[in-house]
Amino acid sequence: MKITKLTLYRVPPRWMFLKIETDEGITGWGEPVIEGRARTVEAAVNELSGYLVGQDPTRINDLWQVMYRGGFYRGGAILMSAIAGIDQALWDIKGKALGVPVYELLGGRVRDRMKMYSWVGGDRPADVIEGINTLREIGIQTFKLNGTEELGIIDTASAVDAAVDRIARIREAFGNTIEFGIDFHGRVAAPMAKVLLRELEAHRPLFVEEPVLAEQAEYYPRLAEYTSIPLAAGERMYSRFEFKHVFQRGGISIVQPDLSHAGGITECVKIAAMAEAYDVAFAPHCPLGPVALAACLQVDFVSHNAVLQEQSMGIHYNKGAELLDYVINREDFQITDGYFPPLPKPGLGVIVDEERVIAASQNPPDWRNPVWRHPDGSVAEW
Ligand SMILES: O=C(O)C(=O)C[C@@H](O)[C@H](O)CO
Ligand SMILES: [Mg+2]
Repeated sequence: MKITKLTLYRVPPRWMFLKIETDEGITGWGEPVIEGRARTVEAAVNELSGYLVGQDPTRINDLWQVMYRGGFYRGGAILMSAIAGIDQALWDIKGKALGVPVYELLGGRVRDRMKMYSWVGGDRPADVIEGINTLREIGIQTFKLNGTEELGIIDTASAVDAAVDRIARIREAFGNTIEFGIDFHGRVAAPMAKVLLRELEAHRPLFVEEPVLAEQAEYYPRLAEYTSIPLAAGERMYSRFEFKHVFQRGGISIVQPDLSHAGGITECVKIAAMAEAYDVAFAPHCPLGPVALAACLQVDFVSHNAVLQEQSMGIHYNKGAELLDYVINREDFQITDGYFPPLPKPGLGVIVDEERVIAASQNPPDWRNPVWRHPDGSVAEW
């Protein structure tokens, strides 16, 4: 079999789908994208296609090494997201060619269902109680919300109280009948992370995500010494070679690589295995589309330490399209009591509605996150 063509589709809300065609009529789909830099990843995929057209798509490991090592410069959000989406599509092709889901190619399932969680609140977390009540009605029991709005390197007691009171209200309203992670979203600098973690301890969040920015990873072990709250990170780390420093230094209890940013299935299976060796849980980041989610689930079902799967249904970013709008086999993504079933179809397990993708790609938005500013006018972490 030979790769014949790569086609990219940027679509609402902020996703990009890649279709890889072969000379045997089997096509694979991937989701190479960095939110807010879709056109840059599009260019990277087009540059990498030179290594791929004419090659055997089933030699996934070799093609991955060529894409990663062949260009001398390597790593980073853009290149690793381009490789990720291509890698997803190659696994989709291989599974379809052999008539099995990708998890069968990876040794078969270690679980019967995969626990998921939903976002509540938005960029400025409000109405979280109402959001939780609505989602509980469809059996979802685990949630995530942003911990704060903009926060200064040193900020006020009232800013801390606003963040902590929001969490206190959740526990008051629901007791221990639900669980929730708090995403600091990189908005919190190390000095304030200590303050917030100490104040939040009493409300027992399931985890605190990105307690500081990934470029401040040396703080993870120090913060972990300071709190019993499990710390999570990973959406802004892009390969084993970044995660290894986190495993060696310690401090992170849950790693959250993104299957569309960290080199795809081939790389994230390895990251999950490294994490298991350090007794670290695996919870893939996935605020994106259905192909990214399907890739996550394929890795979740073969990873002993997979604990939670993010998905974007109802997420505050999904304006203009919802998670399953471009999917034909929506019934396979049915959530029951807060769990996903294993995807039964060959390959990634998602049947893309190509007509709808092509139509939506005619006039795609150029989604970018807002640039926030502090009261003094300086740039704030979004
Ligand atoms: O889902 C998460 O955990 C996030 O932090 C959302 C963020 O990753 C946005 O997708 C960036 O555009
Ligand atoms: Mg996050």
